[in-house]
Amino acid sequence: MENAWFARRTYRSSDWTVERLVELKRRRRTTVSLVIPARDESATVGGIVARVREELAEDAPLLDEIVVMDSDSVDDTAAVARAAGATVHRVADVRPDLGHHRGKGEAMWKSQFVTSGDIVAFLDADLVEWGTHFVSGLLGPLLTEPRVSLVKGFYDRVLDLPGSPGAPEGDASGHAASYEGGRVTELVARPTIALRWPALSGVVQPLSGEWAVRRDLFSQLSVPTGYGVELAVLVDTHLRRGVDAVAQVDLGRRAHRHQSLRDLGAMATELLAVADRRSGLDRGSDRVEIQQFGSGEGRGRPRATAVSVVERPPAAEAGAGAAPHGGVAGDAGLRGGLEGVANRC
Ligand SMILES: O=c1ccn([C@@H]2O[C@H](COP(=O)(O)OP(=O)(O)O[C@H]3O[C@H](CO)[C@@H](O)[C@H](O)[C@H]3O)[C@@H](O)[C@H]2O)c(=O)[nH]1
Ligand SMILES: O=C(O)[C@H](O)COP(=O)(O)O
Repeated sequence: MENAWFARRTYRSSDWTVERLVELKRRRRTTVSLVIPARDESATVGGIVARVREELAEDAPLLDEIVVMDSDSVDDTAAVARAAGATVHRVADVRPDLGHHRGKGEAMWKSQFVTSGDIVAFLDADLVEWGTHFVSGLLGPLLTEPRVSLVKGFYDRVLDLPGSPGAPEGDASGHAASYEGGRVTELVARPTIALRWPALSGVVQPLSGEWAVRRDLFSQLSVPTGYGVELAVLVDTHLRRGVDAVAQVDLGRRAHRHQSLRDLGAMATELLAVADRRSGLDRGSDRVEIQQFGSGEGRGRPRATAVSVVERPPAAEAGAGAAPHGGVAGDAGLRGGLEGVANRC
């Protein structure tokens, strides 16, 4: 069945040049913050920050700040990101009065208190195949369509695990990757959307970590502290502003570091908790215990994993600091970001 939303709201990153985006941004007096949540990403975060800084802040003034949210890293993520030109905040140090939770969603939620752009764009820190159009490409619909509030990136998802099937191409060593990536997307997110919110079934990558949102919307949303953040923001945007508030942009092909199947089981649990809550099925608990089982020597041995399904209330309700151009955001946000970029020029 043809999806009318898909036809109306699907774009390609090549629909806008960076120069055109800079002009649109200037005319609309819009500011843009890039936020990169990162936990133990010292291997990749430096290269990612350096490239976006060079191409989207120095060569073209598209980003007003580049902020890395250091999410309880135990490696050199913060130092590497700072050296590459980002403003770095330790998530636990941002608004300590609000407490601290572990997780990606917590890093994104707290980023609202230390940034000030009218548009907030997110980029994962573990990318190994990507381009700066993963950021610039998200901005076109937001700068041209007033009704659009959330833009999701989509791409072919590479699964680069030993022995993965259906290889589209191999490297010189004979090692081959396939387009079978996005296992939680295919097995949990897409079926859940089809069952509960079919209006969103034209979204190609509902869990993509590359997305951009208007601050005035994001600050009104509850935000799961873990991996449920993408599904929650997508569904809540649809429920609050209608499906045409969502757009998507083709970004080509993406490869990232994969998590183990058992870790993805925890992620899947977080997504199902998000879906339950938005379907009136809240269990009233912020913790779910899943049983997973060993294999080989440990076959059948149960291992309980506690999965946190905490959600943060809308940042707009969190008091001083949530305002886009005041409090903590004004002090450590835009200005800090520009200094971070300028210091390296
Ligand atoms: O506690 C955490 C965990 C992860 N991250 C960062 O979040 C990004 C994505 O995390 P990752 O573990 O690589 O997630 P994926 O397995 O890639 O999960 C996919 O699916 C998730 C669930 O929707 C999305 O949040 C991800 O962006 C998307 O890439 C990376 O920069 C991480 O460093 C944090 O900041 N804090
Ligand atoms: O988006 C997803 O479905 C998860 O991040 C898993 O992705 P992967 O199967 O490519 O590791």
